[in-house]
Amino acid sequence: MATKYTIGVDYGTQSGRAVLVDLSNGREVADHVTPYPHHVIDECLPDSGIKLEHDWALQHPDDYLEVLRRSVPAVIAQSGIDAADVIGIGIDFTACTMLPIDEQGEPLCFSSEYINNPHSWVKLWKHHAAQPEADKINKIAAERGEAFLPRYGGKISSEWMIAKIWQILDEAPEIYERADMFLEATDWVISQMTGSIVRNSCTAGYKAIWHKQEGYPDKEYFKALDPRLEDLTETKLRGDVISLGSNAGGLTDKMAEMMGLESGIAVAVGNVDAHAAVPAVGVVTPGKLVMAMGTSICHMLLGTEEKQVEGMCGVVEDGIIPGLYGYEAGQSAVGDIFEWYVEESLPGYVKEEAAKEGIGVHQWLEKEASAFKPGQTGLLALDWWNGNRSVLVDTDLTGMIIGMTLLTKPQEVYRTLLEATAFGTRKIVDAFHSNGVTVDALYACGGLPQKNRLLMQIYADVTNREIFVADSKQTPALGAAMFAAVAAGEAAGGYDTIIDAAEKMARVKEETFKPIPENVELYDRLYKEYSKLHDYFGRGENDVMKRLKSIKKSTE
Ligand SMILES: Nc1ncnc2c1ncn2[C@@H]1O[C@H](COP(=O)(O)OP(=O)(O)O)[C@@H](O)[C@H]1O
Ligand SMILES: O=C(CO)[C@@H](O)[C@@H](O)COP(=O)(O)O
Repeated sequence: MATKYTIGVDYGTQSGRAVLVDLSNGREVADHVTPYPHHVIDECLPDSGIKLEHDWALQHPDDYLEVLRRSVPAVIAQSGIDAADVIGIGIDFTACTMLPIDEQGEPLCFSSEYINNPHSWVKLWKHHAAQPEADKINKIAAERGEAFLPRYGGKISSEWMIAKIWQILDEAPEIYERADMFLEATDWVISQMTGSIVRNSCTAGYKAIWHKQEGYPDKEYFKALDPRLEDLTETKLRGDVISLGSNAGGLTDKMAEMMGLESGIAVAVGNVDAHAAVPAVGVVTPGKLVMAMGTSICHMLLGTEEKQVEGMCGVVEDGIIPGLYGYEAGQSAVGDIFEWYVEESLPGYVKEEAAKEGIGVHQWLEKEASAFKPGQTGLLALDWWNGNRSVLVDTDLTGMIIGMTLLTKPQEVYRTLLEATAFGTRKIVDAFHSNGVTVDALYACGGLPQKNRLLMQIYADVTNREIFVADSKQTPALGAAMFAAVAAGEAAGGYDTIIDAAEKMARVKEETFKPIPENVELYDRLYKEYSKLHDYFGRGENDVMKRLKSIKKSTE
């Protein structure tokens, strides 16, 4: 049989990227990025200029189709392959990124009647204006002793589906009423490709409080939130929830023509970016923690049982790999902390030194910071520059560095910040491991592992675990392409399971980062100190960070 291919499309925050993948070995044959024409809409609506409030973040649904219009034909052209050899397409998306649609599946923001109402647009994952609703969701769930709460580490986020829907109901009841359904954008794009709507088990589970056995929370809970929400799950959240890797339907003639593909090819059910990356680094069994490392870190882990772990974002059966429980946790700032330091706090002489040596500032700092042994800087930091999204789940916490002297150098501060984020990851590793969800090895993908070797060695030393690094430029997109191969099935030239696909298509680099025993020992001592500070400032013994915030607020 001629070589077969699938296409994975990774929908990020700023752009979408299509990758054409060879199914025999997972080789990424061609890729193409389409920046979203309307960008992230966080100040005012396009055309009308209607102003958005603080903490809003919207997107334009047509930007997602634009990615298909431009990037899919581009990868076919670039690769020179015959489009007839593409047997499937899959996508992964940011989440919860959601929108209201009408009975025809059209986004409400496409209609002239609603275009000027910001609530008719796509709410992006980082739309944070539904916090008052999220607070009530959590308070009422805790009061009622709702069984779902521990599955989400004790807190439902304002980024997720129910908070966003409730904000629409609170602030734009006419949009709530008019919406036939609320849908994850990943499911909407799939519905555009197939002509029918199905929901995927990943976003339903992690973002919409759906459980494979128990379904959504019961009507009484929704009624307690707001009587108008009582029937939400059987009306506007209705629809089958389908396991990852399922075929959501064949590609319609219209979409096939638009993208230059054959009609009828398999379209995999929607997926989430970090989750799709897991099989793409070959992880299809428990014990291996996958870290998508960039501006922040998403931690993904598989287990055979549903366990409760402090601060996790969620545990969902079939949420990552069908047949297993998928666990997700995260750190809300990692690369962003290093960027803050470089952009906002670095003396000019470092930039000059780096320029003289013809290297980037990060590279200079990494080189200089590598000269220190663990503990040699005398510094320690708490990595809460963007709050804490791991075991403490508290956005009001802030960062700190202790141990500064008149001799402290920028490279020492930089190293301390790298270490602080590694300690943050160790908290997550320990929380899982001590609750019976074993972590034996780490797998890293995303931009950071390619950029900073010192960072990766520190993570190996601090967690005392070997780290395998993805050998793929576009790990989530490769994962989406692998799920497309499963949706197509072996008979069509794909694979019958994601495990088979991972065996043939997933890759990690040969070189790994192994813990260095003497560093492990030193970091154990530093981690004890980190943990003391973590609990002292994070668990209520000293709420100075919150008091400072409130004093600051009182001065505004
Ligand atoms: N050499 C480096 N060492 C550490 N961090 C870096 C380095 N270069 C860039 N960064 C940080 O990496 C982050 C970008 O990571 P990347 O994975 O490319 O992006 P994203 O999370 O948006 O996908 C930024 O926060 C940036 O500050
Ligand atoms: O929340 C999730 C996954 O659960 C992500 O989609 C969201 O944080 C966006 O991540 P990226 O900015 O695309 O790395």
